[in-house]
Amino acid sequence: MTTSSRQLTIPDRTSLPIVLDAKQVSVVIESRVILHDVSFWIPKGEFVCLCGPNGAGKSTFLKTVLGLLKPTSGTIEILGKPAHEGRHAVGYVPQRKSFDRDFPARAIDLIVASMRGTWPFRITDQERERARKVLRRVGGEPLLDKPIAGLSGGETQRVFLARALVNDPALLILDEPTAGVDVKGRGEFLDVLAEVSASDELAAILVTHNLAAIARTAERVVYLTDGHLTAWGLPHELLGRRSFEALHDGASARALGSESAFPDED
Ligand SMILES: Nc1ncnc2c1ncn2[C@@H]1O[C@H](COP(=O)(O)OP(=O)(O)OP(=O)(O)O)[C@@H](O)[C@H]1O
Repeated sequence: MTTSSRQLTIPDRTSLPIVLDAKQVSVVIESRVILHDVSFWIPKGEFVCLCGPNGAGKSTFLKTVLGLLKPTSGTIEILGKPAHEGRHAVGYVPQRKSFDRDFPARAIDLIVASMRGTWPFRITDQERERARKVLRRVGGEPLLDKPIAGLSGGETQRVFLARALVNDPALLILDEPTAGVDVKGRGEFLDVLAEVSASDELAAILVTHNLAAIARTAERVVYLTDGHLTAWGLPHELLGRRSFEALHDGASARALGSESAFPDED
């Protein structure tokens, strides 16, 4: 472990392979600087919560990791390759609101489409088994043949998580996956994310404002303010040890319902 200039604990670069390496990433859109010189890295197996007020640049950063947006300066590498070449190593869970819930597909169709890279008109027994296995991993096996249109928010996000995991990514990206999901579904989805976080293989970036999500999943927190990285350290260093410990072993319903973990947010 090493410490940053603000005495927060950042990960060692030498003991584990680096899955995501962002070096001085700046993004300028229409002459406006959206990200300023953002640098941090994620070693294998580490679960990072990316936090910050609305408009801080979190989604913009995710877009650069997904190769959808090119940094104006700086670089993003995934397993040592430029982001657009490392895309196959990334699984992505979008915000629930970004998905058309009337889309006429079953859970299995979405998962097999992700496996193949094309829409499946016929599904083999082998593909069905692989889809079932990944849904089981996220506690969603009974959803296999259900139409997406009829699923609850929490169920939909399980299917999307299964879809993101099916190709065994090295890096999982989740953009506010529990926003718009009811308190029960949110709690259940956090149980699954806490298991993902416990994996030593999978690195992850979870964008969230939710205190319970941070307390239960984060091994490290990166905080952006107005496009600048303003803090990067262990969860208790950013949240305060007492509130972190109070939440860690059993997030209260109030915390699950809370949208913001930090005092400067809504
Ligand atoms: N394509 C774009 N054109 C112009 N401005 C943009 C574009 N994309 C993002 N921005 C601006 O960049 C800033 C950062 O946006 P971004 O969506 O990355 O923030 P965020 O931290 O994800 O916010 P939120 O928590 O509200 O989702 C905002 O002020 C936004 O209006």
